[in-house]
Amino acid sequence: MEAVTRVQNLAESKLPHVPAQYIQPLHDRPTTQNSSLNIPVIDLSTPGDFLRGALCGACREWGAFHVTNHSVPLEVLRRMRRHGRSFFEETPMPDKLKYSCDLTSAASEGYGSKMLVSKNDTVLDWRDYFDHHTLPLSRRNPRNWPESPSDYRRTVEEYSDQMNALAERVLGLISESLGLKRDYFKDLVGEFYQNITVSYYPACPQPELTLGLQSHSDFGVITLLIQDDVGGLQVLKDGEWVTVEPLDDAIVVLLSDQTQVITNGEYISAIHRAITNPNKARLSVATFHDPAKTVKISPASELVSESSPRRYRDVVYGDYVSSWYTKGPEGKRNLDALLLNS
Ligand SMILES: O=C(O)CCC(=O)C(=O)O
Ligand SMILES: [Fe+2]
Repeated sequence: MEAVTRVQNLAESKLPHVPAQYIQPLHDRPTTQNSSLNIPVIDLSTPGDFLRGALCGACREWGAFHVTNHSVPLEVLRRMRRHGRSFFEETPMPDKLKYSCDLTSAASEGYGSKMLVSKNDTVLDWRDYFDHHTLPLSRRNPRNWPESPSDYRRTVEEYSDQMNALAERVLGLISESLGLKRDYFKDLVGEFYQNITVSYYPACPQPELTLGLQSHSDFGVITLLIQDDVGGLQVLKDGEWVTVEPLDDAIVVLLSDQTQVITNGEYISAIHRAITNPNKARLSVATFHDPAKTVKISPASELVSESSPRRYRDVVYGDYVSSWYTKGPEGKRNLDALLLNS
């Protein structure tokens, strides 16, 4: 089997320079943010019409926003972050390697370091991760997850259920903000396929040359993300990379590509990436909510009219994912391939 280099091992070996495979081409390297822009903060306890109005603006302009007063117990968020960090920082490497993911299959569960993109010339991300398959319950096998600390597995299960409920709630509000019935997404997408990825970005000796995670938009419906106080997530807004400041106890919502298709482009998926930090390791936990591979995704007919013609053709979700893995995630190339009249 091909040996995988763990970024954490590289970082711990205290190299003064990052290996060549991690050096981004000039145009992808991080730059300093020029403006004081921030993604919107949406208080979910805001009364109905105001809340839907705020969501509408955030989803049209950004595809990314924080939610506060989200009803997820803060203790669960903190425990998930703490246990995620403990896998990377407190588990001896030989034990971590027992959970290595299968390099030959896309998005396999477990401990990984390289997102599976078939192009061999891809620059590597300065990141290790642990991917958990959590929903539907038929995919959930806690024995594939770390066994320590003793409540690690229970925490992931609890976190999974909380995120699933929040994803459904936010999508219900998003539907209503477009004048669609509350269950529009639920009826179209059905039961979510949910994955939880804990990303660990070790401190990097050359943050100006590297990325923790290359630019992409997520391919599913909606991603919910929490991070620690280091910061490093950036969202692309009108050509500028905007850093998502860590906001205590808030949850970041990132709209994903299928939501852009379903809303006929009224709402956008967020192009995002992660930068690295010279002094500190950073942790994030991203929870992806996707359709089953067989589900056909199409723009809501309620949002198509003479003045707002249909923009995207139908796509079977599994075909979309295959194209993402073959062509690579960069920019909106996979969504653009679905555009009608292009
Ligand atoms: O670490 C982050 O903030 C971003 C993670 C992410 O975008 C992903 O896993 O898809
Ligand atoms: Fe992402």
